[in-house]
Amino acid sequence: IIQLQHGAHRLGRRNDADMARWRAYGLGQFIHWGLYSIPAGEWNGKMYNGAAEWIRTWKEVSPQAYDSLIYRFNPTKFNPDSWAAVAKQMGVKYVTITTKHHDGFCLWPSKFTDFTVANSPYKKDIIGPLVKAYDKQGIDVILYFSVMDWHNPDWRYDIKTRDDSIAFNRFKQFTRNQLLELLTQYPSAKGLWFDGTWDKSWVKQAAFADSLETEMRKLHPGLIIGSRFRADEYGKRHFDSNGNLMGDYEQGWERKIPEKITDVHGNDWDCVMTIPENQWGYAKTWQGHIKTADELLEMLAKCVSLDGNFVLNFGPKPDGTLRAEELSLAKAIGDWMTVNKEAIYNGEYAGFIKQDWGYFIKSTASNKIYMLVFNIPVSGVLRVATPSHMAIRKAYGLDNAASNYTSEEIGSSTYFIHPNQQITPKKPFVIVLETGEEAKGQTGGYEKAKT
Ligand SMILES: C[C@@H]1N[C@@H](c2nc3ccccc3[nH]2)[C@H](O)[C@@H]1O
Repeated sequence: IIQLQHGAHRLGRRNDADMARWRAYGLGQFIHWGLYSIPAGEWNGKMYNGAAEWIRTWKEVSPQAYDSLIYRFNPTKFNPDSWAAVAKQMGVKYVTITTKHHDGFCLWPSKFTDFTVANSPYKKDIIGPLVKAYDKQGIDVILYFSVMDWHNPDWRYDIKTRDDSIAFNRFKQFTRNQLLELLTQYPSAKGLWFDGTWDKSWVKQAAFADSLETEMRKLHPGLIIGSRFRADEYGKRHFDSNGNLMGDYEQGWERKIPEKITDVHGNDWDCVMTIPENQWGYAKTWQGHIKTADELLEMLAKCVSLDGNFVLNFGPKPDGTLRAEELSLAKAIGDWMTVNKEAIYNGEYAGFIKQDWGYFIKSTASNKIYMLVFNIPVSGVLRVATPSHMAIRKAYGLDNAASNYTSEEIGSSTYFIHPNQQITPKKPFVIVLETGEEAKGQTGGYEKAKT
């Protein structure tokens, strides 16, 4: 064990009501919106082949020309209630919204910089109306904040000279001022989603970041902060030098999903996912594979089955409208969630052996076990191995209780689930298992071989 001043301050999961609410979300929406949405991956008629929100770093783009985009930010069709309505229909329980991305442009009228919406043709605060609109729909809000700020002259990638240190100390105060400002202006926000914290300059600020995290938690009791915010005094990030998670949940699953339960080490976590391979801000043309609703539903099921939340990204257009592909995916996901949401909300790892046909999710609300089926075996029967001494009492379809199933015990704690009707689904579907204690002595007489 290494003595740490600035490592994890809590071992294991948070067990308070605020975190239990976050743990129960299941499905979230990410929103990346800002100046980068205007070029949308194109500059002087050439397509940037990186992520659109990174275009300022492209050698073809002068930073000053990029920063002048502030004079073109005027989303005349922005209607936060319409975004929140799309999210509601989709079935998301929370939204993570960019307040300031790496480019430093603030979607709220911050007092600590001129590089904000207040000095754009739009003039008005974006974050306030968004928070209000989502709150009205009963969707919780998490504020995304990038520590790295390419616009601020005091930003440094590393601290090499005394001048760097003087400048970066100004930058640290600026960062603290903006974070306290966000928590004060938008007190209904449930948490902060930090990004842009990997450079040496910030990694060297273990003590400052630790005390700032403590200050924010004091200002906003229950605030939820992930593992990406700060490093420990040895520069370890996400997991401290003793391997303990820093922050309240693991934030390492960006555009990737854990494979098995041992990959998540008993921690809470979220997976943030793009619809194309790697575009967060609006990009005019999406290159490569665009994920289908069925793919996204399977990612959602997999995340919840492994104790995580699945957060799908939307990149609104510069005029404030959502692109057609995102609207249609939101609708398809929402239609599925309308029928199957009880298998996703309050979902947790069921402790059953993973089967090829799909995912098990246990509900903390109903104690029911849900089978989320994505692949029908050729045999047409679905194998279930329960934790020992757990018997299956009943199995029925969530889409309609009329669709029922017969469970056949085929071995100790092993069953075949037989559909009593022809199943030729066009969409992933859910079977509910009602389980109970195996009757005492009912071992089914399954004798282990002697080998
Ligand atoms: C949630 C995502 N995190 C940002 C990001 N910055 C990166 C720098 C290097 C490698 C991956 C990155 N993802 C992306 O721009 C998006 O905001």
